[in-house]
Amino acid sequence: MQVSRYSAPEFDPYGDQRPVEGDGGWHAPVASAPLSAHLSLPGSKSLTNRELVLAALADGPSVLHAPLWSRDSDLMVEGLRQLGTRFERIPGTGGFGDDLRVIPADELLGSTTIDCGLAGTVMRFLPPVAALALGPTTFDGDEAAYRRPMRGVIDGLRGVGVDLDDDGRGTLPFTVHGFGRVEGGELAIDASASSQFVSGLLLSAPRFERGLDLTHSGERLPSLPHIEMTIDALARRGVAVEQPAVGRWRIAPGPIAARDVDIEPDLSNAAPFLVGALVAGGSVTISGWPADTTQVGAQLADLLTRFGARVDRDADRLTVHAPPVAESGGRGIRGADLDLSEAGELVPNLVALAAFADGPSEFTGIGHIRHHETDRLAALAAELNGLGGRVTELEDGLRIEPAPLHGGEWKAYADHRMATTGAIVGLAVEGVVVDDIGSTSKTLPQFTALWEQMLG
Ligand SMILES: O=C(O)C1=C[C@@H](OP(=O)(O)O)[C@@H](O)[C@H](O)C1
Ligand SMILES: C=C(OP(=O)(O)O)C(=O)O
Repeated sequence: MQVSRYSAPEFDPYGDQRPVEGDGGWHAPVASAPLSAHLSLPGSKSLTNRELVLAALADGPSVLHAPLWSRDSDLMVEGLRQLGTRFERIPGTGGFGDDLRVIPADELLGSTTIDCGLAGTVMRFLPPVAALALGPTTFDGDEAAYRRPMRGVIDGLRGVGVDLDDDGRGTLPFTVHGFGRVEGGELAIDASASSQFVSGLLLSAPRFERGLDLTHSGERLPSLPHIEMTIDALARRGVAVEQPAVGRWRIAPGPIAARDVDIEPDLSNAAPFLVGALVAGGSVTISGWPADTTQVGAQLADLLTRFGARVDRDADRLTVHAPPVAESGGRGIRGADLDLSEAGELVPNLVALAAFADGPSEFTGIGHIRHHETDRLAALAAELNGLGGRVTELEDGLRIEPAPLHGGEWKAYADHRMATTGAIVGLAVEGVVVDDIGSTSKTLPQFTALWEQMLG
């Protein structure tokens, strides 16, 4: 059995909500009645980890209200702390742990090794920060992290004058030799494997001596909303990002403003619960849904409609209702053909939904999710087909044909979204056992507690 490596460095924000792990795996509960759940969710991983980096590079202290406390955010805090950033926990208002005051270092210092775990945001956002520090910083991570592409970061930093040691494979581990300054200037990188290459460079770019004029040289650029999120977070701290052409971003050197910021709930982590409403029947309401956001999870409102859901908004609540039961007695979920290149992180949970539709679905534009926590296209096909499903891998996507499913082991591959996908399947199929539900601590340590709350 594969169990994700995790020990919180100095915090224990989870209390008794730590996810259940054990040799026997987690027996996914079956929904015995239609759902009628109201839930609140912890903060967004993508917003928390951007704001942590920007706060650490800012011109004064910032407070993050209702940040995410999870493995990925702990790793980001710990990495920034090792470079000299100071953190103070202050009593929280969000219901999921403390708020956090971030006090930038007078001078960033390297001579350390940073553990990136399996966090894409840590491995792609922190090397440019380490380049601004004085002294060498080695970046390492989980075994699975060695398979995640880092070429855009390695070549990108070299291209703006940073000295870096690596073994030529274009992955972790590697060492950034920081000299306390980065020249910056014009740079072209291929970000078709991950938008995080672009986001990571943009976040530190205002501190580069010549700023940054960055061009994406590859054919495709995935996860555009995440780049928009980076640009928006910079703008709110007084940094203008010019976009003179598609795939080109320009940032002038200058200060990053200190700022107190409210972190929105993680809308991508709303996906398993909202999809759960369609699979189990009934409805699920998420409160704290922002009216205006850069989070890609906001697309769930439209995406789930494509599968037949009815979606209501009432003030800050979003409710997803299952479609009416079909004449055949089926769930009434429709199949959908979707280009999900913008929303790769939603794919695993949507594949579970498509498996219960009354017709086939095809998801395309998602070749890059082979480089997420695991090869998600291969993992989704293997796990669903292992339970009797009919999923075919395409070069850049998946075709999902509904088929009767049976129980069995569901492997998470240390991937939080594979784990939650197994939980969704288990809502409707007796005997699904997720081998590593603890992997949900990557972004949602409260997953099992919230899942039980959803089931009433
Ligand atoms: O910048 C971010 O916060 C993220 C960007 C996306 O990465 P990719 O562009 O590698 O898909 C997304 O899938 C990931 O979950 C979070
Ligand atoms: C791809 C994901 O994570 P990461 O930030 O590690 O890339 C994800 O959360 O789906």
